[in-house]
Amino acid sequence: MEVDSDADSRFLEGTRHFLSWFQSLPGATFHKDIAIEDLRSRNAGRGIVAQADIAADTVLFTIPRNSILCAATSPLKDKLPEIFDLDNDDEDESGDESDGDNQNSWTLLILILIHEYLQGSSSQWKPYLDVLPSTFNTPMFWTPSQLSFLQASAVTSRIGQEEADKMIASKILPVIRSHPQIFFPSSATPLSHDQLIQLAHRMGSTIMSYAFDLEQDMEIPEQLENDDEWEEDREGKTMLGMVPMADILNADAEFNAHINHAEDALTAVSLRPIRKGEEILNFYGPLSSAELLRRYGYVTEKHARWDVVELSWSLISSALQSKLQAQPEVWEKVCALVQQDEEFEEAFVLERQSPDPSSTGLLEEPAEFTSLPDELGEQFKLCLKACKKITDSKNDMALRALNDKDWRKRLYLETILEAVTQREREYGTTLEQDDQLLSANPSDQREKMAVWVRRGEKLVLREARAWITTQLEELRNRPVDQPQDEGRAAKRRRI
Ligand SMILES: C[S@@+](CC[C@H](N)C(=O)[O-])C[C@H]1O[C@@H](n2cnc3c(N)ncnc32)[C@H](O)[C@@H]1O
Repeated sequence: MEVDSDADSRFLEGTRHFLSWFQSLPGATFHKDIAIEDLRSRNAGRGIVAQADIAADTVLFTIPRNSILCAATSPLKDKLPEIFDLDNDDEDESGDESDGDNQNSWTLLILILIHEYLQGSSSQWKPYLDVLPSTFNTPMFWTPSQLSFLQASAVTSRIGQEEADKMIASKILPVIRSHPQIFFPSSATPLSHDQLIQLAHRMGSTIMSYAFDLEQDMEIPEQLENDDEWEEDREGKTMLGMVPMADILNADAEFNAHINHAEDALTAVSLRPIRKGEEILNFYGPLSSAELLRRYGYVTEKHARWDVVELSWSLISSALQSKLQAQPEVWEKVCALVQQDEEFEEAFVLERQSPDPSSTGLLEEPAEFTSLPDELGEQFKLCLKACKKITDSKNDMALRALNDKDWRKRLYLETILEAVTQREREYGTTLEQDDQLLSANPSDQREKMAVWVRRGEKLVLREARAWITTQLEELRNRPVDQPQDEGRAAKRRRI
């Protein structure tokens, strides 16, 4: 590999400059036994590494709240107060669900970052902005041939390129174009249309992998996270913010530090003793490999315990149709009836039961495939009822399955097993072929990550298959009881 010593010295210079800027902030602290290191050789950018053994509960660094770049601190607030009047709708990272004229916290932070970046050396956050990334490994930036390595992974439908383009065209460009004097200082050359779009994408992706979620009054911020528990914790309006130094921490499913949120400052605190040479790691939440890749552009072995695979209802429905030997025209009507149900689901997520890390950031319990989603069982039963209704009770198998719990369970498991087999076929390679590919260590990092994601999904399918097979065996080996008559109950529950 060619060594670009200029790029290396710029990288080091950026780190040095950022650290001395950070340490000069009133109220900031940075523990003497930690250092920002160059981890590019393991594709991890910058990270923070312990330089000596560190005890549990040590404050590693302190970030004063007024150094956070967000709606409360941005100078744009005085220049363009009207854009700070946010839409109340919840928005996702594409800013998509908020179709009003107003900004949402996501698009506002993109504007704040673009504005700050364009101020160049007159920005008080310049040394921080200089260490933020300009390129990303998230699938949003992959070529079609790189994306094809993801095969049948459902993540390909969640990349959100089109939504991001739409959001930039409707919420970002019009504001910048209407206020060139605010965004472009007199010394700067205005950017072309394409450059501006690129810059907006860059800032959007930066927010996705670096921003923290802060409460509007800046009292109880939570790290930007999709994890349900953390979502519940967040009450009231939230505000996104860029938190210098906290976002230099890399993360994994086992971690040794946590960001605490106090009134005047955020602190990074060690969760357990950290050895000299160990990287200080944060936690981004119980994310699957696919989600980690989509949002952060990397994967790790330990996150694979949260891998999931989507099983579409259409695969399950086709498998059931063939088991019930239902004619296509009958099945079309059955499907139409099932889809009328207000809780109808197009797809179901197969996942392991995977306990969260402990309070010291360790994974102490294994992840195991232990069940199919309850809602899938309910929709399956609904489908049998629809079949009974459409065929006027003439489909013997559907009838029997509705009346006999064991029979229904067997039909259910066999149907799902068939759907799982079909789902495995949707990927172009097998689990074993993916393992071989990975052991050859592909030189393209993106290909390697894509293979890891699809392999993880195939492993979940493999484990689901094994679990279903065991369940079927148990059912076969059970002593024969009287079949449970559910006919009366079924009659009462109409679809
Ligand atoms: C909040 S930043 C962490 C600091 C980042 N390494 C840097 O150089 O600025 C998040 C990004 O760091 C990288 N990252 C975080 N944890 C990582 C890990 N365990 N392995 C590899 N890359 C990681 C990913 O690129 C991710 O999008």
